[in-house]
Amino acid sequence: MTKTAAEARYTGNLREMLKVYLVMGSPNCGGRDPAAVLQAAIEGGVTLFQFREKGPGALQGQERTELGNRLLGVCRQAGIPFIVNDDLRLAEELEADGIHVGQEDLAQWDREGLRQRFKGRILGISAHDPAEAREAVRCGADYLGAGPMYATATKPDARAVQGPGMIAAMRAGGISLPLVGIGGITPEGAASVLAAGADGVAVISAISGADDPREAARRFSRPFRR
Ligand SMILES: Cc1ncc(COP(=O)(O)OP(=O)(O)O)c(N)n1
Ligand SMILES: Cc1ncsc1CCOP(=O)(O)O
Ligand SMILES: [Mg+2]
Repeated sequence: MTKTAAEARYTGNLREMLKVYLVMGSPNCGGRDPAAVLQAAIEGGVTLFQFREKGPGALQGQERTELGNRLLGVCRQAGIPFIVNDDLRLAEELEADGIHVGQEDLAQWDREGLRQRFKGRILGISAHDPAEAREAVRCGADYLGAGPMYATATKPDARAVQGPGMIAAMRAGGISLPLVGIGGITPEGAASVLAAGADGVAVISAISGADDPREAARRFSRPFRR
């Protein structure tokens, strides 16, 4: 069967792609060029990228689209998938490889329609407990973002800390979908998240806010190189 352009780009194994998942936008890069931060992080071992242009000072309109386009170019050059957070229209405009939406975002859309709209692209959905994870599976999610694993200063409206035990509870409850932990994850904290059953870790500040994003990403990718 002939694949669409998006499907052809993603014949790779999603569990492999989720290992070191960098999530960020310009507000997370400490005034540095996000493209340079992303490039360094990819060199360190980042396997998937989500453009999340959110928080104080986030770019809007054309500037936001232009930055997304530049970061998409970095990902294409490196051969890693590019996901857009929240903004369905931007994801379509940039021909992104996928979209990540949260529970609050999901409430705004017809779920069936959302899966159809991103047919052939990666659909990630956030889940905070096994019931939300089951609902995300029903919505046709390709992967889950489970969190917050630990305390985070990056997302002021994050739900209460769930801890790696939540991932173990999801796995024990029969959730076998590819899954990453997110929220306050450091290289030290990543081990418990992976041991609980995650395929990878999604990280904002510990990579994009690091003095050396390449070295930070390298530390996250170490458990996968053994
Ligand atoms: C991989 C991943 N997991 C969870 C989230 C959080 O999504 P959401 O709950 O919609 O919160 P915002 O990121 O939109 O503030 C994520 N972005 N990525
Ligand atoms: C987007 C998101 N969703 C749950 S916690 C969080 C923030 C993660 O950022 P950090 O890795 O800096 O704690
Ligand atoms: Mg969201």
